[in-house]
Amino acid sequence: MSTASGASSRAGVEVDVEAGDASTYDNMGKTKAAALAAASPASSTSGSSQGLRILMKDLTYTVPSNTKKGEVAYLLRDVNAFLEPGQMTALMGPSGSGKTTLLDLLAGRKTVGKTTGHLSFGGVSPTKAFLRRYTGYVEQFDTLLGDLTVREMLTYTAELKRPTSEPLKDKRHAVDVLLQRLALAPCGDVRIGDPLTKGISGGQAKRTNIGIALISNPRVLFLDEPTSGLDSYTANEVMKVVRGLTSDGTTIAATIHSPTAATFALFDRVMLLVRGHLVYFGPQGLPALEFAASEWGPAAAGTASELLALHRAASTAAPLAIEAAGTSTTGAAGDDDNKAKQQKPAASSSSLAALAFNDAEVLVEAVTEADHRGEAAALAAAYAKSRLAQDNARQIEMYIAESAHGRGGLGGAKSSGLCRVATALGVSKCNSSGKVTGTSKAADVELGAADAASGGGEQSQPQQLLRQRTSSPFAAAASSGALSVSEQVAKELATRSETVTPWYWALWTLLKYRTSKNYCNPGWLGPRIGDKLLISLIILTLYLGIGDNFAPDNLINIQSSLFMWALLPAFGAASYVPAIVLERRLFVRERADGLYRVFTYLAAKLVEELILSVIITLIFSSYVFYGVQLKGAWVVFWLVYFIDLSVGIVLAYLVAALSPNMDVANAALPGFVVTLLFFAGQLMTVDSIPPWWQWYSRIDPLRYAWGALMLNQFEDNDVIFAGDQTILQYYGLAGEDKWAYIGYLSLFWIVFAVLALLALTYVRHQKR
Ligand SMILES: Nc1ncnc2c1ncn2[C@@H]1O[C@H](COP(=O)(O)OP(=O)(O)OP(=O)(O)O)[C@@H](O)[C@H]1O
Repeated sequence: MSTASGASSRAGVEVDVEAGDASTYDNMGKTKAAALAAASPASSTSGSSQGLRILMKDLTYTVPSNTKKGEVAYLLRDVNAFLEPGQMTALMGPSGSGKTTLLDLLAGRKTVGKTTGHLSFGGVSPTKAFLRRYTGYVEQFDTLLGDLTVREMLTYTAELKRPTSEPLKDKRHAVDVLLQRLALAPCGDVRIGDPLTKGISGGQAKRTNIGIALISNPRVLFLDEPTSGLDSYTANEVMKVVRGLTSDGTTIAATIHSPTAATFALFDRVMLLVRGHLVYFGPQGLPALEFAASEWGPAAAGTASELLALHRAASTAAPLAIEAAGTSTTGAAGDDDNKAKQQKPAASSSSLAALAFNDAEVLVEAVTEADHRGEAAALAAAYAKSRLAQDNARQIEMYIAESAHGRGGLGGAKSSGLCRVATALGVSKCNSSGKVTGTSKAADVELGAADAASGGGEQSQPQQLLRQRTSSPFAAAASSGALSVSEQVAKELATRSETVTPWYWALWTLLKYRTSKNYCNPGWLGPRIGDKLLISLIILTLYLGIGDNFAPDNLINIQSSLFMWALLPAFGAASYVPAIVLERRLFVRERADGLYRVFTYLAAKLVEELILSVIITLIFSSYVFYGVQLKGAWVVFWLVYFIDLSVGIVLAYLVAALSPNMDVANAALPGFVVTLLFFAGQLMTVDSIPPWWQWYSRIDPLRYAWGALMLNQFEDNDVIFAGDQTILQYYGLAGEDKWAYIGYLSLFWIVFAVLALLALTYVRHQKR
């Protein structure tokens, strides 16, 4: 295990504060860079990634206000920032400041609202397909499959998110590496569980979610509160794993509330938001505090100034602290602040105070207090006027110009796109004709950018520090990045396919991991089999042996037994609703991650249900048909039951997809089924239904299911039933064709399945 980055970087901070000039920032940069390098695991899960520069210029996001009718609420205002490949940026601010909103916007996960301004990935406006396939997003809440073990969950995701050409054993190896890195190996084979059946712990679930995002080795990684619910040691360990990805150039942005000092030290930059305003974008740590104290104005910077003074006072014992901290640099990588303190009994209380100083807390506290005083806009204005903001703005302009340059004056569209992407990535150079001529270090690009921006003149201190810190781990990766890597990126940016794997692969994977578990799960099987078993046994025993008795007083019994048989699947459809409603969060997340298409998901669900339905309908229809001694063909009796059940399943999916929650679905489905009873032709004959309701009778699937069963039973035994009418005449079925009825019934399956597909695709219950 490597060095305790938090402790050693604290020492570096103290020296810088004491010295208080530009070189101290450089020292700090070096110290921190060394700590980061030490803290970073060697590489990502497999192979090398290549990050993309994300540019935001005047990025503004509005939604219809839920407090003032008819007005819009500005959730983000004129955000100007950039996320560099190989760097980790913290999105911070008080609760409700817009951190998650910004993360969602960058990751293309906003479903409502209006966005204006510039947002590009690698110089290109990102498509949904690109964001799904090549970025990772760790949500705040857990979206896991409770029946799978941690290892299975990661392998399942690997099979859906990594190329099909990669052998399964390599995917398994990548999963093993991740399990080790995320300290999940001890619980790798533990079932994840759900709120009712305890499985892994909350912290393990959080790490599994992070593993899911990491398994595809994404170019860009977004994390929403990745450390919430974790103890400080685990939080730091997890963030070190995440930090390790920057060595491959991955671009990382994470919202984070209250990181420990050690965790905060792992970040390169901070974006501080208050009420949707950007109030600071620059290096993390002391430079941010110095900025706050000097630029936010006396009132707004009150907290920061006070705490900065406190920090300076605490730093008077800096040399002692450094000495003490130096002894800890050989400690374990996971040492948190407490451990660091325990290892320094000789340090004075003031040096301990300095070591415990948490820049992140101070910053957030300062802006929260300012926000409470109603000074959010004042902070934003102060930042906008600052040298740092102007440096940042120039840098953004320069990056945008670089992208445009890459696009201009090129011979062919392909080389144009390639050059544009390669330039924007900061890994390649283009000649005047727009051809990619070679590779350059990201650091070179950034230094060049800064020089160009300032005309080679002076820069703000935070900007200078950034030059020191510029993606050193990534620079190595970038310098070795061949042209082919950029070609690959250009291809990815142009992708139109929203999934990595083809539909048949995804279908097979869903069946392999999910269906195999469901088929062994009594909680899943019970509701699907139990009601049909019970009612089929009741029909069997209640109508035992009456099916071949065509005496007038028995005909009513036969037709009602057939009606109940046709009705059973419609009521039983309720058991298929939870499969869609309760899984919605997981489905939305997996879709947003580009794991499969809606069609594939629905197809997998249907295959899973239909295989089981074939088996149970064969069994139940056999003993009912022969036990009741019905007439006609058994195969028709079974086929009608099977198709009827299948219609019930897709109807349940449609209702579930349209319902925002279980309560609505539970009310809607039985309500709809009851309306079908009235118009099926059994409670009231079809001829008696008033003309204004005839249309509904024609689109009632029950009418065709029961009609086909009646025709099968009576077409060769159409005996007198009422007056001089035969039973088929009485019910308006004389002369009808049972196969046509089976065909109509099948049409309902097709219509409901298509409507369910459309509803799953376009009806959004999760608005964000
Ligand atoms: N329709 C709306 N009208 C007005 N305000 C809204 C609307 N939708 C969201 N908001 C506000 O936008 C803000 C942004 O929320 P967001 O979840 O991005 O904040 P956050 O910084 O991530 O908070 P937390 O740290 O608590 O997760 C919140 O203050 C929320 O109340």
